[in-house]
Amino acid sequence: MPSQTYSHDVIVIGAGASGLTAAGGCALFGLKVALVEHAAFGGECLNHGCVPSKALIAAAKRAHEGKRGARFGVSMEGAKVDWGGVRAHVEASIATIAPHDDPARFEAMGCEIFRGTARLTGPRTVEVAGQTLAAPRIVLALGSEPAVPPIEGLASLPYLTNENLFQLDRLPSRLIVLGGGAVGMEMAQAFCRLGSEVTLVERGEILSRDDRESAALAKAAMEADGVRFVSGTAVRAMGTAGAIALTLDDGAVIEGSHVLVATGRKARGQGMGLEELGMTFGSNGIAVDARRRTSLKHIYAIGDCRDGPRLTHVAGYEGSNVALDISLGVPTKVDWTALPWCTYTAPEVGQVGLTETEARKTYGDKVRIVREHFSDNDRAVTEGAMEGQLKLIMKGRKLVGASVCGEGAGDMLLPLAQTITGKAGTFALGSAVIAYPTRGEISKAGAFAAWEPLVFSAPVKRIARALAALRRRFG
Ligand SMILES: Cc1cc2nc3c(=O)[nH]c(=O)nc-3n(C[C@H](O)[C@H](O)[C@H](O)COP(=O)(O)OP(=O)(O)OC[C@H]3O[C@@H](n4cnc5c(N)ncnc54)[C@H](O)[C@@H]3O)c2cc1C
Ligand SMILES: NC(=O)c1ccc[n+]([C@@H]2O[C@H](COP(=O)([O-])OP(=O)(O)OC[C@H]3O[C@@H](n4cnc5c(N)ncnc54)[C@H](O)[C@@H]3O)[C@@H](O)[C@H]2O)c1
Repeated sequence: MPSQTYSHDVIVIGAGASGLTAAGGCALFGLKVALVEHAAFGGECLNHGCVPSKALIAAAKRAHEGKRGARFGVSMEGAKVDWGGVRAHVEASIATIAPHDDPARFEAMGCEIFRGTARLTGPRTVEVAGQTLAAPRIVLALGSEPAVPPIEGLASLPYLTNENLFQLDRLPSRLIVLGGGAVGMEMAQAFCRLGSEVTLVERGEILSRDDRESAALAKAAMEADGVRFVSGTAVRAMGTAGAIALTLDDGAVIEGSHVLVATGRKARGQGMGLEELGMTFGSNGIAVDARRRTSLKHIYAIGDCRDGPRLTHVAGYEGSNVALDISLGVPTKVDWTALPWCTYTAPEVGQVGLTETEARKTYGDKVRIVREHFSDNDRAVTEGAMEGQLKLIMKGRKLVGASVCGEGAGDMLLPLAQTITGKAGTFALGSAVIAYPTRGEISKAGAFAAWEPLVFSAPVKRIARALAALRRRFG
């Protein structure tokens, strides 16, 4: 296509975490960017995902404290949950963060915004609201939607997903949560703490991508809160609004007033002209290479719509990678060596790099595990939050992964990620001077434990004894 027929340098479709980062980055580098969105700016994370769910979890934490009775000499007697107030907090959190993702901010950066549903009409042309845009590079940042399993009768029931959960007009009295991934676990505990009777149904393992010891600790804490866990696959749903019965594959029947379907995500990208262009799809999303290029190399796919990890920080990382790739021609590949994620249950379940199981598959007997317990950390003791552990997964003294379960686990991941990538070493982490009392000391102690046998080894002791002997003799 001759250059004068291009309306833009790049067209970005989707204004969620991935698309906003890609579009903003390209615009800041001076490219002429078209940004297309047919719903609310901010996408899933801001409107139906991370932000409302974390706001709900914060309200649930307060409710839980209230219910626990007197602790540390302080009683919160008479604490009450007002669902209207909880929703107001959720909405205020979204509204406070929304300016960050506001169309005006991206216009100010230099993006031209188009409202409507985009469709590819050719390898370099996009149609939106009756207009045809053309660019030599296109970025698909389309996101994903709830994957609803084929459960007989479910479609005729008013079931919940993350897309309508945060608009409920009252707290569900008996909530069935289908799926024990991050969404199911976080929401099951939050609603239980807010006062719903909650049953979580999982067909396989809860938090299946996480360390088994961490997942077991989180499950035990949730059971202590009152969440009931049931193993099985839902096969049939019956009832009406407010009275729902799910039948599992073993015949068990679970009853509730509401059902939340949290059984994973389905990547978007169907029916917008990609198949007609011959684009290749993976098992759940557009197939991409390490630079996030699709089978049509001038079209990139980033964030939830491509096959791969689905997290906001991953969406942002891929958005900035393709902005560099497109704007400066720097081939920027993704690197998952120190990919972190955290599930915000109480206790939180954080992971970075390899789990023990993955490390053993790669490194076999060379894997060494160091555990540090939160109960040995003074800050955790003074705050009465002693459940949890840090598990460092090492090959020799090189950190290859870390699993943390405990209060503030997510905030502990940064130095561990830097240590895995080699930007710091376990010795640097283990010998750092850090503020007391903080949970950072747990990571420091774990990293130092890797060096302890060497630091206090026989040769080093011999040096110390020789020095002591000299000192006794000569002063
Ligand atoms: C309940 C919940 C909680 C979560 N919590 C966390 C968390 O704590 N931490 C974390 O890291 N991740 C979390 N996630 C995951 C995170 O929300 C997603 O990984 C992230 O938002 C994906 O961003 P994205 O840009 O790929 O997609 P999206 O944010 O979905 O953006 C895609 C955009 O594209 C638009 N679009 C699609 N097709 C078209 C079209 N044809 N034309 C025009 N526009 C189009 C959509 O309207 C949408 O706005 C959570 C997810 C859920 C469901
Ligand atoms: N804190 C976070 O970072 C966070 C929070 C929420 C969501 N997310 C992201 O959002 C995405 C979606 O999360 P999710 O929890 O919906 O998906 P998921 O894939 O993590 O978990 C879905 C679970 O549902 C189970 N399941 C599927 N069908 C079932 C059936 N018929 N009966 C019983 N169980 C069934 C699966 O075995 C699986 O364990 C994930 O990619 C996750 O990374 C992240």
